[in-house]
Amino acid sequence: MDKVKEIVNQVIVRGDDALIELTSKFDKVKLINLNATIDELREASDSLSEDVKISIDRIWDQLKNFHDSVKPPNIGGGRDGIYFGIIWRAIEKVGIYVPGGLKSYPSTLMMAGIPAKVAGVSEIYVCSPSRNGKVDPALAYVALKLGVKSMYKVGGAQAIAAMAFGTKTVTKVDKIVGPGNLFVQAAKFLVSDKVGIDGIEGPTELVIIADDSAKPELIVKDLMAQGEHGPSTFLVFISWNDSLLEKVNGILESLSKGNSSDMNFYLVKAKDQADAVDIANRISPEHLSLYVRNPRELLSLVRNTGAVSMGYTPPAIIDYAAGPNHILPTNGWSRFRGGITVYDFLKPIMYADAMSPSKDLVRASITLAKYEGFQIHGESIGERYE
Ligand SMILES: NC(=O)c1ccc[n+]([C@@H]2O[C@H](COP(=O)([O-])OP(=O)(O)OC[C@H]3O[C@@H](n4cnc5c(N)ncnc54)[C@H](O)[C@@H]3O)[C@@H](O)[C@H]2O)c1
Ligand SMILES: N[C@H](CO)Cc1c[nH]c[nH+]1
Ligand SMILES: [Zn+2]
Repeated sequence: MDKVKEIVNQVIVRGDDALIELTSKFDKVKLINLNATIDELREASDSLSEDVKISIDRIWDQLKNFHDSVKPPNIGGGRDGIYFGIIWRAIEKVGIYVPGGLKSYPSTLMMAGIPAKVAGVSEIYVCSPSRNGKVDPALAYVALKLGVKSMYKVGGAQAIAAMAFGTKTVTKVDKIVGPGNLFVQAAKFLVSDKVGIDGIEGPTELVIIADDSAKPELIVKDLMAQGEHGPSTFLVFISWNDSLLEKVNGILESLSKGNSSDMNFYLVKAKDQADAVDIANRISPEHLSLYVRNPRELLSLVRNTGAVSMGYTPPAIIDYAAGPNHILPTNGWSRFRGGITVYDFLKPIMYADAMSPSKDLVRASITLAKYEGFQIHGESIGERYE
């Protein structure tokens, strides 16, 4: 936090100069321009292979369909002489952080950008660390498809500070969303008194619960798949079946021989299915896989997680194409929030039109206003309706 505070302060005080310096220090990139020009985006996007473009288009369609189905309608109704309702208004300016330290994440730009578009956000800005000052071709392709206002080649805590406070080049936004490493998430938390944030979406977490219907090789594959995100990934396998735990342990041990992998795995022995879900609920992981015969039954016991892969479903298909989001809460935040949906980009504006409120409702308001010591509140109601 102290380190990140220092980075954030540098951006507040020295703006673009700090962004250039910090990018050189942490990313070893000498930026000539912070903002990718439209020509730069087009050139990068044009260099993308046709099969990746087609894959992005196909996944886009699936994600858009999912988020369209989630978007709430405006509500209007009434009771006791009062007309009331909700108008959902999109947030105006949204900044999306797309991680890019160890890997490239065009899928993440879709996961945040598509629900933002569906919600009706008018200005989308993107920050992502570049490779040698160049924008990732797939990221450029998705950014153009989204019609982003600007894409900045800046990553880390400095990118979050720039979008929260604004600099000469970077536009100050109303809300910042998106995953990233510890520095990025700590920065989001620090600036959250000045700008909206979507929560904490840090290093990936996966808990797998499996029974004897599961293939041990696939359990290991799913754990290692999420382990690809980097050394901070949190990987847990829970079962009550000794033989399955031993098989998974055996495969992991044989794979680790002579291999300097930095992945860590936790194997947990539960008493039974219900105990396994209870342990998972207490962990509150980002991803939960119910690799069991009866995933729907177990789902009814799940309290805390970002997304559930049911039965044979690999968690990685949620990362790309299933429809639900892969931007999910970590660090126990799934106890009180879920993954990104259109609701992260919408505000409910509530209204009431009290043309002829019922007498008892008017009386009740005046009585309670008096009780609270708000005499004039009561009078402003009484003078109209009594
Ligand atoms: N929870 C989710 O929804 C979700 C989704 C996708 C990815 N992720 C996670 O996002 C993370 C991506 O991390 P990443 O590192 O690859 O990319 P990143 O873009 O989050 O971080 C890279 C940036 O970190 C900064 N940085 C690196 N070392 C630093 C240091 N010592 N001091 C200050 N700043 C420093 C650099 O400026 C760099 O640009 C992974 O942990 C992955 O698991 C989570
Ligand atoms: N598993 C990550 C967090 O849900 C998302 C991701 C992006 N690309 C691959 N995986
Ligand atoms: Zn993943």
